[in-house]
Amino acid sequence: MEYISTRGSAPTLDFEGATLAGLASDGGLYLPRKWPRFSAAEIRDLRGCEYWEVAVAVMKPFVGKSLTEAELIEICQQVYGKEFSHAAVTPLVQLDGQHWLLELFHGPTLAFKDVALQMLGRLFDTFLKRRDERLTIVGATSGDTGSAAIRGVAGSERVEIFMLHPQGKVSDVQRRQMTTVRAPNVHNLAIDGSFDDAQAHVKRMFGDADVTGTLNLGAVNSINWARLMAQVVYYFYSALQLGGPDRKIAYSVPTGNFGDVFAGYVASRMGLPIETLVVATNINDILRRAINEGDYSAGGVTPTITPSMDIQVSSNFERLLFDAGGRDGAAIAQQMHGFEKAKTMALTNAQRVGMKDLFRSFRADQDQTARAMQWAHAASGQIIDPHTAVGLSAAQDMVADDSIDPTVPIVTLATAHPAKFPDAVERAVGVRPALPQRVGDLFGREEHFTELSGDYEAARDFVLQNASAD
Ligand SMILES: Cc1ncc(COP(=O)(O)O)c(C=O)c1O
Ligand SMILES: N[C@@H](CCOP(=O)(O)O)C(=O)O
Repeated sequence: MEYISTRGSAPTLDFEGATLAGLASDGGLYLPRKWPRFSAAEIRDLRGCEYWEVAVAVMKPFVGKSLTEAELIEICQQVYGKEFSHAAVTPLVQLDGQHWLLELFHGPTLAFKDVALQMLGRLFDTFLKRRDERLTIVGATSGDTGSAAIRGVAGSERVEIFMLHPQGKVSDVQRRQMTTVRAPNVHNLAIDGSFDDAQAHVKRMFGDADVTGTLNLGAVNSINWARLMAQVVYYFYSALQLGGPDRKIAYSVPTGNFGDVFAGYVASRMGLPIETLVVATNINDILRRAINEGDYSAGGVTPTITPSMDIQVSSNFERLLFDAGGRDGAAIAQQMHGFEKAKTMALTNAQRVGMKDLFRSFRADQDQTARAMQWAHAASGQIIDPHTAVGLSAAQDMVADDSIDPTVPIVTLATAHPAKFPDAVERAVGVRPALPQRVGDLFGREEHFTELSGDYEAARDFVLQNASAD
């Protein structure tokens, strides 16, 4: 399997190369040259398989020759057999006749990020050992990627991680899940800025010769293709349980950096019958405007009760623009450079046409988010986190809009455990969710992090001064 950049001028890499590179050298994002296709019969053959078996089948064509089948099986068995507290790994829960939740938070750090990041840590170790190399990871988090990535690489002898989070803009549980990890290869940086600032710093480091000249940089954000590959699996696994591929399923996906919903798009390109992908946003709704009106213009970020989705510049949207718009790398490079300068861009007609049939988008403000939490609690006793509630609210909007056949199941991705956001949940439903025991004594442990200004140079210099040389 070959990987190409959305901006057309970076070297073509294999899976191992793309996983270690993170961001492409032309500033673009790697994705497969061609989507692997599964026939309905091949998908049907996965019925009754365990999660790790579906993972092996779905990932195999993407991994190509970078791992032997035995290596891939071993990694999938270790991750999906041992790291998740639920036997089904990502269980489905029914809310009513049409609505379902896909619980993605049974991993060690209680959010959907674990599904891919516990695997990514093992991929890094396998590839780095083979090459006898080390990797310095720089990452940005609005709360969940950080802890999952740190958990995935803490203690690794070949990986060092610098994780930037926006100071004061993640929940206490999210922050503590990162800052209470004591490991010599883990550095937490709280920057005075937004997640978008942190993500921009990270991308800039990949193009900064002072950094790349000394360090072998790697990425754990969903700019890294391997992240998305692992997330494609749960679309297949859940669809199989609901009658797929002989029945179409709709998914509502709480969206920030567009990684999770792009994984659904990939599943559809691979042959999984998906009726609709609902891009559910909070009031920071650049993606809703882009999908519904063709207007991708970033404004300031307004803090919400869904902090992990307080994002205005969504990395993976570039992958969709590239693929849905006809895969013209030079044109994407020009379009994205224009956006980087002006913070606004119009989608081309081809891009809009390419995404029109599969995508719908709705947004939820704080009241709608709270109402969705209340509805889930009243309808089926489920306590859901606010991000999941944004997805559920959007799913309900689609039903109210009469734009979905009532026999099509709508699966809302439950992206985080409610205990990560206890204040918002308690305000909405009057119940304070308890942290699962597997998280341990989070509030009894000492925190360690470094506060930095919002300037790029402050983050870059910290990384350069504190990284053990590769
Ligand atoms: C809990 C939660 N829900 C939803 C999202 C949005 O996912 P994505 O960035 O893949 O769109 C995130 C973070 O990005 C998150 O942490
Ligand atoms: N919500 C995310 C933001 C980063 O997204 P990623 O999927 O690109 O890593 C977070 O929790 O950090």
